[in-house]
Amino acid sequence: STNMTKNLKVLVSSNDFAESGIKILEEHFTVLKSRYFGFGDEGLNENMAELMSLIPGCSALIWISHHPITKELLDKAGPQLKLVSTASAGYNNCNVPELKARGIKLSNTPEVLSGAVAEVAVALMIAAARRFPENLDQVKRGVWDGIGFQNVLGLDMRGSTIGIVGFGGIGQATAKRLVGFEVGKFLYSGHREKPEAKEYNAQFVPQETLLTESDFILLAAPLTDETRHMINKTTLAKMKKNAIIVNVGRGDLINQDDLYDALKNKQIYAAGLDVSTPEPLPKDHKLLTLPNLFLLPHIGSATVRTRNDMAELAAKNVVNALYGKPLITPVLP
Ligand SMILES: O=C(O)C(=O)CO
Repeated sequence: STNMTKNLKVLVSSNDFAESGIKILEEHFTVLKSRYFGFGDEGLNENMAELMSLIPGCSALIWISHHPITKELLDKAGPQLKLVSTASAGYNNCNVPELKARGIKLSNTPEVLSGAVAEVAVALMIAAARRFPENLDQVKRGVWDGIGFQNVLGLDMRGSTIGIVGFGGIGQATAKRLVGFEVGKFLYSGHREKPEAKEYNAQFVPQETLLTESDFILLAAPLTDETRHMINKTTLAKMKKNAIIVNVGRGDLINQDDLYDALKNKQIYAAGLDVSTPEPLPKDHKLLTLPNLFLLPHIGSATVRTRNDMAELAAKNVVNALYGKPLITPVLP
């Protein structure tokens, strides 16, 4: 009952978590909020120290950061910690083997963010293909070369081959939105064929085929030891000269030095990225000097509705775990 659970402490790793999520937690538990401890590295040491001072004795942790769940942090929390609930689809930073060894549950927030991330995936494809960085620069400088009949021409999505690496929630949501763009065909790669692919006539192909034949390559796969740096010198060399790479997953899916070289030498056409390593990218980073690179600051799921949905789902996973019910979206049940 509520009276009995009120003495259970839940730590939220950010003081700007959506109020709708906090409300669900506060109905049942004592909620502690750490200072903003977000996706980037800013203020990391200071904020980590505060988090470490709040975590002892907590029963659940809502983890919004992309920073790793360390053994040190779990030790500091203590043996009563039952659940790490991420407010993200990705959980590459969560040290799954360590949580598993300690019998701590893990949940994430997939699906609720697929639509929002897919919108950004489509935006990045258009921005890269239609040369938004160069065109925007001309608007700002008052030059407008784009008015010329042959100036700053881009590439069509219409009729193109779109290769989706990782045909999960985000990959499928993107295909669904792209149908109206009259694309030529969809290819996808991953561990197994997906029944949902039939809806889009998407063909399951080996990754090598996808990289060789696609005009747009969308990275929508989780970061794992297998996918880390899957875009590198060798795989870039297989791509078409007009290939456009879009990444809405994690920065480390791409070897950024190799991507820089390929974009600089026009070995491929352009890239549209929502993620990088590190985040934020230093403002004097060489990638930012490229006219054919469009970079957003990891805003895939950053809409009012989606962040509320993520917060509520993360909170409901905590409620279920601490009442001994099954997690709604388990990674480690
Ligand atoms: O959901 C995720 O994995 C993110 O990157 C944050 O939106």
